[in-house]
Amino acid sequence: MAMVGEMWSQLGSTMATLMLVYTVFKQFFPHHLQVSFEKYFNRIVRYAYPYVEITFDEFTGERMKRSEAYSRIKSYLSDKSKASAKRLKADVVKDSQSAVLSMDYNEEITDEFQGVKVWWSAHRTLPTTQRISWYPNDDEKKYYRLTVHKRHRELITQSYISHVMMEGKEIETRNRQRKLYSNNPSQNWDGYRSNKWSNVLFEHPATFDTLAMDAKLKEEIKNDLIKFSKGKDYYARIGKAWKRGYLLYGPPGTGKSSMIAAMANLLDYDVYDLELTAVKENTELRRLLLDTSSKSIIVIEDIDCSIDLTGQRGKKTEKDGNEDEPSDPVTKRVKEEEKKESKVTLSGLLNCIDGLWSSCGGERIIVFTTNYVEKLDPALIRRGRMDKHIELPYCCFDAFKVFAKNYLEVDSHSLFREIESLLGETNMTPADVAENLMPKSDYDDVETCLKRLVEALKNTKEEAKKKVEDEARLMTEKEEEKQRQKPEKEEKERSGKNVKEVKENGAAKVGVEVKETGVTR
Ligand SMILES: Nc1ncnc2c1ncn2[C@@H]1O[C@H](COP(=O)(O)OP(=O)(O)OP(=O)(O)O)[C@@H](O)[C@H]1O
Ligand SMILES: [Mg+2]
Repeated sequence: MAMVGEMWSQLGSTMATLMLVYTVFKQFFPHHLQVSFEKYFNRIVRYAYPYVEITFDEFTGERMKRSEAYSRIKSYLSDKSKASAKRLKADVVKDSQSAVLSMDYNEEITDEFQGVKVWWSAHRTLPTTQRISWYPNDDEKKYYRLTVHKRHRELITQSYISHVMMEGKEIETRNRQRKLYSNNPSQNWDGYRSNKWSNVLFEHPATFDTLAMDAKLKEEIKNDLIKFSKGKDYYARIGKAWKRGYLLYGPPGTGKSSMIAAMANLLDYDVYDLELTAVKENTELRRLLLDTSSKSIIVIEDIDCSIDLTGQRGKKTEKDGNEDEPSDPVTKRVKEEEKKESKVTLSGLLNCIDGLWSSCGGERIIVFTTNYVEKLDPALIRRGRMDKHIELPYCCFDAFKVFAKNYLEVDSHSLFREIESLLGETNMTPADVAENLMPKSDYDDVETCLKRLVEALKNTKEEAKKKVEDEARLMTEKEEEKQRQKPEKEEKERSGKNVKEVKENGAAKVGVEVKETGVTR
């Protein structure tokens, strides 16, 4: 290894002599003397060893948060190692066109800064025992080690490390591939469940240009997002964590998920799709959120189905009790974990999105979506948590025009007027409008598609009208039935009353008679 060789040649005979002394001592002196000698020997070696070692772990803070320094060093070294490292790891990037290389574990490379030589090495320690674990602190540990001569300590700590961080950040931005992360429970190759985020490349094509909605509202949302992304100093000045919450609500198929994709594409952010029903407890939720990167959108879809207002989950995760018992212990343990009742609470969620924990790492957008905004606890969506409430309604004429432009490449047509008036009279989701406008074959021209939409709108209008009429008829029938039953009911009540009166009178009479009889006696 190049580094070890160079270091030993620089250390010269000092270390060799020390080692020789140590070996001789071990051979000729009794054990109790060896112990105290070893202590002093280590001190001497440390004194004689002219290098400083700095370690950069992958996780910081009790392994709760991924270290930004680690990933920047990784990017920095990926550039350096291309030229000198013998063993490299390759991550394939977009469209399988090119690969980002990084140095492999236990590989070493040298770097030079202002004429000073430094050595970098990549390490990984694997857990010694195999245990089922939900938490990253039981997993493998990765770190980089920087070695430099003592006399350059100041230059390295004061200038070189910041130089590495800056260059690393630049390379990171250059090679950045946006990802879509998901926390769905998964089983890896050895049957152990992992609670970490799994990811795929984020390649959703939706943008604000393809989003069909009210033009003014669209502009307002875009400005809001851009202002947020540039607001680092502003947020620091007003003393608020650099994060923003959006609540998207509206009927199914109105573009909530599409808007999230458009937001991510506009700001160039990663997306973390958080499946709350797969999170076991508040601490796990906190770990997941801490393990998100900055410049990201954290999404909880259908929040009304994920958590109920008492703080317990809406969806049951329990399995049927009569399932076949697995024989192997690993699968059995995994099944047992799955059956455990979830303990994610509303307050746990609020704490994560808004409490002190939320300030760990900035530039994050949190998005909740729901079809039933009225079902949500006001505490969950109050301003400060969900700063912007956006309703995505049924398709309006503005939204239709976006579809017509994108799907059919037309800005105007003689049928537009009719469509505008029909959209004003009936409710159709953007998803349905889009489906009707989409050409179904090569023979479908603009006219055909627009006519199909007109037809569909007329049918929807007709159906809605029929539904209203049916409901009105049902109401009338119910009312009539009530009216019909009224005299009978009254009659029944009257006769019931009479019987009661007769009984009471009869009882009273008997009482009187008894009394009278008593008196007479
Ligand atoms: N406003 C919109 N602009 C552009 N496309 C839309 C819009 N709304 C719906 N669509 C189209 O309809 C499909 C469904 O939309 P999307 O998944 O965004 O709806 P959603 O509101 O998230 O629905 P759900 O409440 O069921 O999750 C998308 O594939 C998209 O092509
Ligand atoms: Mg959706």
